Amino acid sequence: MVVDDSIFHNFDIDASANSVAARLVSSDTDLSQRMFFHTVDVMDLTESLKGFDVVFLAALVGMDKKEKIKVIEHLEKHMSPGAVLMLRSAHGPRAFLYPIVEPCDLQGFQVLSVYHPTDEVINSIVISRKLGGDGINGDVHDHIDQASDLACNCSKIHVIMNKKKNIIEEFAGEEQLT
Ligand SMILES: C[S@@+](CC[C@H](N)C(=O)[O-])C[C@H]1O[C@@H](n2cnc3c(N)ncnc32)[C@H](O)[C@@H]1O
Repeated sequence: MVVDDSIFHNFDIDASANSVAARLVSSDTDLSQRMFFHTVDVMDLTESLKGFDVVFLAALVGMDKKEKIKVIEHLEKHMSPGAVLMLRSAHGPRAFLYPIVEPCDLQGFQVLSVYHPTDEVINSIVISRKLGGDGINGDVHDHIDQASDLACNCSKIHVIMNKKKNIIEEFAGEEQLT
């Protein structure tokens, strides 16, 4: 991957998010010429997804776990074998802000790396590769087993976070009634 002459296609469902992003990069003549902005729902992208070596998925594309998994399944269906998916996840109490994506949620992908920052950066990063490309299927099951081990604690934390979210929603509901 050569970032210096890579071309970036940015897809956002919200036109105003695209125009803010386009303004942000406009001062960099080189980069802005390699950035293209498309206002579209990622769930409507099919064939065009096959053309990308790397897909970056933002944290809030899929506001909860169920929606997020639908997006991941859609990407798995349409990305090219061997292409890389980099997505943002969360860890521990940061699950209040962003959905947690666990390695076991990435069906059809080989999880390469999971990084949970311990500083002020909020999002974790999960890097994976769509299965089916040349020479990458050999020890997939080992990776998936290792990844599932990694996932165990996240699952427990997720259950706790979901319970807390429900309690907060109940409080909010009670406040509206009073
Ligand atoms: C947290 S922001 C991402 C900000 C920034 N692009 C990043 O990754 O750091 C999430 C963005 O995803 C967009 N989004 C949410 N659902 C989407 C979908 N189904 N298709 C395309 N964009 C979507 C929102 O409009 C919002 O601009």
